[in-house]
Amino acid sequence: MRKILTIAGSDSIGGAGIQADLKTFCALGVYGMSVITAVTAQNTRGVFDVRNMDESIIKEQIDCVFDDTDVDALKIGMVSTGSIIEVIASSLKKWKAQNIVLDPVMISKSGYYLLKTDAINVLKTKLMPLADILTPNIPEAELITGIKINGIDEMKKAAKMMVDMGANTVVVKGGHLINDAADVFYDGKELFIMPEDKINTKNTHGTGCTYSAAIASYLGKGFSEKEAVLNAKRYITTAIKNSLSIGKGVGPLGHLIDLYRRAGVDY
Ligand SMILES: Nc1ncnc2c1ncn2[C@@H]1O[C@H](COP(=O)(O)OP(=O)(O)O)[C@@H](O)[C@H]1O
Ligand SMILES: Cc1ncc(COP(=O)(O)OP(=O)(O)O)c(N)n1
Repeated sequence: MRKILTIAGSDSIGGAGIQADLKTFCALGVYGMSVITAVTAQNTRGVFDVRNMDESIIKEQIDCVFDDTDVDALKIGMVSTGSIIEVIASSLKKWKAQNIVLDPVMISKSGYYLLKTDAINVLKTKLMPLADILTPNIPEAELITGIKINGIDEMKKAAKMMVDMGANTVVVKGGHLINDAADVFYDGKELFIMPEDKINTKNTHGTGCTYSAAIASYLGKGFSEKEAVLNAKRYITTAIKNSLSIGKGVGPLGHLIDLYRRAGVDY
């Protein structure tokens, strides 16, 4: 069985962060492992408080996982501060980690800053070059590149700018577009759009986390970057179509193993 690691924050309501990642790993038939960077007090209505983990326990968690087993792929989500980013980057270099997906989590849907603004530069210089695939949403791509993104043309431009800045492959996610949910893939050579209609639901808590966890799962199974992203796009679309009206706000996605089997998602 392929082993996939998530390095991310905990979401108490279970829709985003570590919990979304482990549910995705389970649905896609891989073995999930976790390094917790922060604990959030969060529900479908918002993020109410955050406690970051000490850098030392983050380092120890990473060391424990890599010292004990192979990691076929990993994803990085909420990393909170520059010093946490530094410790993750040096640990991943030490263990020669491969198949790294970086979801540059910055602001939750509810507007809470999950990454300190002064850490954006550290993320760009220390983590972006280590990642095989970077998956910013539109606001994150704007903060990384400094350009305003209103549609597909600017998503393409931002993807190219991020590769010029040192990223390897970039997927700019279009979940924040008004009437569209297309994403842009660029690996420095091939650029293509993954078209998708916007699903009419309010329950989209954890879409970015789930997508990056699915990409990491497929990379770990040995798919090429392009195939991993295309398969993960099918997974996220199915999960949003089957999202759940749990809670009083933005509900979580549906991670149902049988459902993915029926939908023909490739294991
Ligand atoms: N309402 C929706 N309908 C269809 N796809 C969506 C919808 N919302 C988000 N997505 C897709 O979910 C994935 C995550 O994107 P996004 O929501 O932009 O990420 P984030 O959670 O980081 O803001 C992308 O593939 C995006 O196109
Ligand atoms: C602990 C934690 N990590 C990441 C996020 C952001 O997740 P995302 O998938 O972007 O989902 P929304 O916040 O947009 O619902 C989070 N909320 N919590």
